[in-house]
Amino acid sequence: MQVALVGITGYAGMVLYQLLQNHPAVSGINLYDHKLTKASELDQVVPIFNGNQTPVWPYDDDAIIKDNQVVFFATSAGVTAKVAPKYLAAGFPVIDLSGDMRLKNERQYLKWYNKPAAPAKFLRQSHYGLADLVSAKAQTYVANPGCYATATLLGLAPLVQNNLIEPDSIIVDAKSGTTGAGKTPTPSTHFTQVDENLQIYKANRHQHIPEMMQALKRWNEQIPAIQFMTTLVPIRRGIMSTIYAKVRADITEQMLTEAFTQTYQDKPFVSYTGNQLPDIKQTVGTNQCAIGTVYNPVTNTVMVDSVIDNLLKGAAGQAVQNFNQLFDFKETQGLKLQPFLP
Ligand SMILES: NC(=O)C1=CN([C@@H]2O[C@H](COP(=O)(O)OP(=O)(O)OC[C@H]3O[C@@H](n4cnc5c(N)ncnc54)[C@H](OP(=O)(O)O)[C@@H]3O)[C@@H](O)[C@H]2O)C=CC1
Ligand SMILES: CC(=O)N[C@@H](CCC(=O)OP(=O)(O)O)C(=O)O
Repeated sequence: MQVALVGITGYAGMVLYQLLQNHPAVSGINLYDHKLTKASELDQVVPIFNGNQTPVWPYDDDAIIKDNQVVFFATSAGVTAKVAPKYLAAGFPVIDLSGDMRLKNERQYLKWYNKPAAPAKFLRQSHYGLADLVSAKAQTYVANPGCYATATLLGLAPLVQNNLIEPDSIIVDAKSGTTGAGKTPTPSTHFTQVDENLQIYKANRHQHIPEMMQALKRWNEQIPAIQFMTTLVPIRRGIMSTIYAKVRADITEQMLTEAFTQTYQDKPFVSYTGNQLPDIKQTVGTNQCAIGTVYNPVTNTVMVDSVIDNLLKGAAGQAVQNFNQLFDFKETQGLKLQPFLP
């Protein structure tokens, strides 16, 4: 299959390119970049791909649709809100790693991303591809979930779908490495500021809050809100989402663990580790989400520890998982990855 990739100069795009190069169903990859006016060689555009002279083409929707069977967008917010209607109108398959087509409500997108949304008619047609819980098979436009949203929703799903917790008691303390912020340095991602430091950011205004609420409400309409906080930690890759919730009066610890076991027993990319709490390094380099839980009878609180690699399960890995589902390939194809060691 011939695939297109837009965003090769970004972190998620680079990692996605590496995955697609090793995917058995991918026969060719056309790379496109919006800044080019004529074709260039990859190692001229992204020097880290030293010696790779694959052409990178100027961005052109018509050429993408004519010369490929699917396109991956690993682009900044605001790009696909503009171009998605063209692909949807043509019925051309898209896997979009950005947040542009995740929210169904135009006003919510404007509020949380501070950019104009795609028209509601097109937002309604996109599929929210939380790949471990819903299949993208035969969809046209897949909105790949956000990195924090992936770790947090996979950690919450067994509790919320089975109505095991008090709906208004969810508190999430999520931590991310710096690659989550993309390649463009800012004062808070500068080495001097990140190293030996922890920084809480976007307090109560993180753009994944509406995305998570949209999914949680679908699972259980009683969830009124979540308290969600994000911290930048001095690592390159990885997210740990630490989730707390009050357990409902009639629910036992065994019922909690059974819900996690049942939800994830057939899922190749989610490992439920029970009381063995996973750390970030277990998943970095892989498409896995590892989830552990601990129940505290004193406070009647369950703590869920959900970890992922933000660039794989949180972006490029889940995009390939969605690609496999979309075209009915084996779900694990191209994703048999080992954690980075030591
Ligand atoms: N990093 C992560 O862990 C995750 C990222 N995401 C999302 O995936 C997307 C990519 O993230 P990431 O790789 O980190 O971001 P980067 O900032 O590292 O890269 C952004 C990419 O978008 C391209 N781009 C910017 N503006 C345009 C435009 N107008 N038209 C076409 N391409 C454009 C850039 O090209 P150029 O360099 O030429 O400007 C670059 O290739 C973002 O939407 C991000 O929110 C989602 C989950 C996790
Ligand atoms: C560390 C860091 O800054 N992480 C980014 C990750 C968000 C992201 O990439 O998601 P979208 O696709 O929804 O923009 C953030 O918190 O905004």
